[in-house]
Amino acid sequence: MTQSAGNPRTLAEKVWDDHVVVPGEADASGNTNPDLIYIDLHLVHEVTSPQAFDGLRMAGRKLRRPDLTIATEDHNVPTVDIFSPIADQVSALQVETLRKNCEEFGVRLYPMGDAEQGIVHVVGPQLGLTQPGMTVVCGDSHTSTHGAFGALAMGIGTSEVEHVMATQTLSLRPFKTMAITVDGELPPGVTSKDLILAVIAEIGTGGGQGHVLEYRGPAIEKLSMEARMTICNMSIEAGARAGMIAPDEVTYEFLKGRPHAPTGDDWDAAVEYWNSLRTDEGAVFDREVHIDASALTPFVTWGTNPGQGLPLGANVPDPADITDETEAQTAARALEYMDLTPGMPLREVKVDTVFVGSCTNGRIEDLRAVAEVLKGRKVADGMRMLVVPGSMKVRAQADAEGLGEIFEAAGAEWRMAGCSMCLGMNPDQLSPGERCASTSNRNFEGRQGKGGRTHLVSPAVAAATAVRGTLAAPADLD
Ligand SMILES: CC(C)[C@H](C(=O)O)[C@@H](O)C(=O)O
Ligand code: SF4
Repeated sequence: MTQSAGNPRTLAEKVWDDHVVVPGEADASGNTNPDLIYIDLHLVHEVTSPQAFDGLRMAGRKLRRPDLTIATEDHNVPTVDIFSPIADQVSALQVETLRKNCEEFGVRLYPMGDAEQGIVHVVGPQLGLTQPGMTVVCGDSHTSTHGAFGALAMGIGTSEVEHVMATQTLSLRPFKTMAITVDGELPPGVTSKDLILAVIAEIGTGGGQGHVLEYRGPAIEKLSMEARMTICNMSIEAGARAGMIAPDEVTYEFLKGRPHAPTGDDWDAAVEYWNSLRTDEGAVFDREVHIDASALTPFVTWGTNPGQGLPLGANVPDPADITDETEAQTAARALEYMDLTPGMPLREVKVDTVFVGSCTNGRIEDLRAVAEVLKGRKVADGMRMLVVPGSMKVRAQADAEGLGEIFEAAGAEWRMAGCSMCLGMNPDQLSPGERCASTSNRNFEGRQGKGGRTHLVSPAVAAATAVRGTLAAPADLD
């Protein structure tokens, strides 16, 4: 994808070009070899790091740049009591291994119970570690979240994690670029989660394959950093390598004053550079998609992949109406797993569990949206509602704003920070047959627990659903 400097370039191309250590030469048969790219920030969690550390140990290597590496405990963390040892043996071992490795290799770690601990993709931005123009990697697919700052942020595999640990570089093949221009303005009650679910429904779970997506246009410019992170987070669910948004005043406002943000003259110089990263006039994308924000309504998924979504006002689709045979079969299989009848209004789907949290929607703004709906209301009889902050800092802020009290008064469980019910790696899980409205990013079979059924929704829809007991938006409540 690299174009020579001088030509109009996209945001992704500029960040890439500024990080090439060794360009990939074309070989005899004309194939271009990968570029060697410098990595500015390496985020680490307990699930994908053990073999990488083992590899380093076996090769007798040190960590190349411990100062550019940061670790946190998230996936295996029990969110009820974060201050006691983990009961589950597998989880306890994974977390213990991370602690030993970080100690041995000199990596800063935010362990369970620490004031800065949380989901890796919440912690990086919170500390001001994630900055515009950076290359950011982590052994985790939702690393795309950090692209909201105008960073090129990618999920990598465990062998690549080891490579970055050893060299602070990565061999990367060029990728294609896609512009997703969002015109108009999101109507009241419609959030960035609805927007990204609509984008994935439109382009499909494979639609972004091989591409770095750049979200732009008036509707994107109006979004807060939290909302932008929600969008970039789910780029991976469209199959993309990464998602990005050009840095602007909203970005700088969020970053300024954070612990790792530049200060004084360094800040001014950084802003000048960051401003130069915007996609140039006339830069060409490999693909362009246009979305009209003003036409969107709250969106929910009905199936078992994030692309199987519809407006909340729609009915459960009928596979018989789908012309593409494979798609029709996939839909039929999904409806069977989800135990849904074609033609049924989505608003009538009964839900027994609501999960608010994850690296998609576990930030302060998400919790405020939930509290706004829950204030003065109660969750439906028999409803289990978990509200899980993305980090302990988010929890502290929510408590300072009185949100925790609102959740508990409404009958929700107000938890400690972790990945929680986003995936079944800790005690927060669905039982077989349970149906959950979830603010997370994946609705795969068994994702939230074996036999559990997931509907992906925004925080506002999650809260309204908890109150009404069926999929609902705040406007549906009296
Ligand atoms: C456990 C981890 C490797 C995984 C990922 O890569 O995304 C997880 O975070 C997820 O969301 O499924
Ligand atoms: S919150 Fe969910 S999506 Fe995010 S890192 Fe954790 S498991 Fe993955």
